Amino acid sequence: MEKDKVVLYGASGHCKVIVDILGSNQIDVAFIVDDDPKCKTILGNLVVRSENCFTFRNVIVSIGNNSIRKKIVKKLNSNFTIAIHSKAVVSQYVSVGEGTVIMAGAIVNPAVQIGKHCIVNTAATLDHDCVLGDFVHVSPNASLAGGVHVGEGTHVGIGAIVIQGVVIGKWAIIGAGAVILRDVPDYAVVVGNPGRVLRYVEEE
Ligand SMILES: CC(=O)SCCNC(=O)CCNC(=O)[C@H](O)C(C)(C)COP(=O)(O)OP(=O)(O)OC[C@H]1O[C@@H](n2cnc3c(N)ncnc32)[C@H](O)[C@@H]1OP(=O)(O)O
Repeated sequence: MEKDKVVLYGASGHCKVIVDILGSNQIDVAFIVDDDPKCKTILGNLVVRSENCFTFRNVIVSIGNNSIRKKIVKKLNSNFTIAIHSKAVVSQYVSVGEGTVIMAGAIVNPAVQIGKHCIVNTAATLDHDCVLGDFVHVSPNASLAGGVHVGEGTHVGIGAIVIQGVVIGKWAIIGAGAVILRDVPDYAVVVGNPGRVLRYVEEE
C-alpha cells in the first residue's frame, strides 16, 4: 500500500536529513514549503511558497531552531506526522509526539516519553525513562542517561552527556560536549565538564 506523502515546512539542512529519513521508509515528500525565492528544489523535491498552500496534511516543520519551529507550528492549521529513520533503534515502549523526528543511529530505550516537534538527532541516545518536553532538540551523539527530564524548547548540544536523573529546565542550551551532573535551571546556557552556567537566554 502506498504510504501518505509528507509535506516539509522549511527548506533547511535539517530538512535534507528528514527527506533522507522518509526515503529510508519508502515515504515520498509531497513538496517543501519555503518563502526563499532562490530555493527551487531540495534533493530533487519541489519547493513551493507558503502563499500557495492553504491546507496542509501530514506535515513536519523541518526547521532546526527550536524557537522558530514552535512559531511556525503555532501558525499552521495542519495535522502533523512523525519520521523515524529505519536505522534508528526505538523501543516499542516509547511515546513519540506529533511532528517529532528521530535520525539514523539514534537509540531510544523503553519508557521514554518524547514530546511534540522534537528532534532526536543522529546517534543520540535516550536511556530508559527519559522525558523530553515539546520542541526539544537532542543533538548528534548526545547521551541522556536514565530518567533525565528535559524541559520545553531546550537544545542539548552535540556530544553532551547528562547523568541519570538530572532535570534540565525549559529553553536552556547545553553546550557542545558538556557533562551535566546537576539540574539545570530554565533558560540557562551551560558549558564544560562539569557543566557551569555561562549565561541566561531571553525567554524563548
Ligand atoms: C546536525 C547539527 O548541526 S545539530 C547542531 C549541533 N550544534 C551544537 O550542539 C552547538 C552547541 N552550541 C555551543 O556549544 C555554543 O558554543 C554555546 C551555545 C554553548 C555558547 O555559544 P555563545 O553564547 O555564542 O558562546 P561564545 O562562543 O561567545 O563563548 C563564550 C565562552 O564560552 C566558551 N564556550 C562556548 N561553548 C563552549 C562549549 N561547548 N564548551 C566549553 N566552553 C564553551 C567559549 O570558549 C568562551 O569562553 P571564554 O569567554 O573563556 O573565551
